[in-house]
Amino acid sequence: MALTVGLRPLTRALLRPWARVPGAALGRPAAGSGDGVRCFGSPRVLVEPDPAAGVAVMKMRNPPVNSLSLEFLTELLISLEKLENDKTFRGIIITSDCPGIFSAGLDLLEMYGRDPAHCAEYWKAVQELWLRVYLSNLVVIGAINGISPAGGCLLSLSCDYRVLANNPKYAIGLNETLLGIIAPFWFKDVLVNTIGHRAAERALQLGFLFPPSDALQVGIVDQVVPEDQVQSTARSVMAQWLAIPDHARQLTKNLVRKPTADRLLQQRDADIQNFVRFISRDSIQKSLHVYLEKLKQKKG
Ligand SMILES: CCCCCCCCC/C=C/C(=O)SCCNC(=O)CCNC(=O)[C@H](O)C(C)(C)COP(=O)(O)OP(=O)(O)OC[C@H]1O[C@@H](n2cnc3c(N)ncnc32)[C@H](O)[C@@H]1OP(=O)(O)O
Repeated sequence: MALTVGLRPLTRALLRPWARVPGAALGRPAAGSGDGVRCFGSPRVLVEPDPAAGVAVMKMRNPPVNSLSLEFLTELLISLEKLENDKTFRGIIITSDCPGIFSAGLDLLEMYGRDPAHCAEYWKAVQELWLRVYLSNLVVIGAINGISPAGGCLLSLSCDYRVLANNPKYAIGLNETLLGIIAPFWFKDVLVNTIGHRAAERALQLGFLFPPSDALQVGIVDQVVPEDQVQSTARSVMAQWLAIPDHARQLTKNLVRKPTADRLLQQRDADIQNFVRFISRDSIQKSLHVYLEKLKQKKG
């Protein structure tokens, strides 16, 4: 899939040969690679390759909460494209480098007080990340080591398999209604595909954030394990998925997922326009303002 996001100077800058991350510049070998294989990535995305296993661990590190800003989305897209184009890799594990937080979802500051052109560019990048992860030829496993609301949940749902750390704080779900906004149809589709229609209609309307035990029960994650076993479990699961011949698995994945992705692909521009119209409404901007204030007050 070609990278189609219209992210002008930012993308061009990021497409320069991969910036070595500070740890790697100091010669820090990738975890699990005794042969000194180096980490690489970009400022917000640390990639730890394990070429022998054909696996790369992609760590999100956009502190404090891994909110999916335009820059962060761009870096994630570039990392994914790079890994997809490198025949060394057959699978990736997506996880977080921010303690206790997988991803706080879409960056509210990209949607609040912004002009329509910015909102359109942002939404295009959100669509693009979803399509790329959801339709990836690689096996994508989510090692969910923190809370994962809204866009963070969408990212998790787009993986082929989800392992969640067993910590009651690590809730996961599409909580958009709690913010006074709505989950777009393609967020909804992915949730319905995962947990079924009835469970999804309740979860979406009530903005449920499922703690691990409930998340497992409803099927929004596939496995819940002690926090210190999330990465090793993701690795074991990956080995199981990689035991299947790539072409058969990829064609099957496409067969199952393409109809859902096509619903967006057939109306991407209209979806962007709907988003911009919706998010620009005074009432929605007001809801976002109230929610952001609540987040601030929680601190003080
Ligand atoms: C028709 C078409 C229809 C289309 C209709 C539109 C569709 C939109 C779909 C939207 C999808 C989404 O993902 S919307 C995003 C949903 N996300 C959320 O609700 C999560 C909100 N955040 C939280 O609950 C918490 O921050 C949480 C993640 C648990 C971490 O709590 P902590 O106590 O550790 O940290 P906090 O102090 O709260 O946060 C640290 C700082 O990060 C900021 N922050 C937190 N989450 C943020 C976020 N998502 N975006 C930006 N900034 C965020 C806080 O304001 C703080 O900023 P400072 O005070 O400056 O330090």
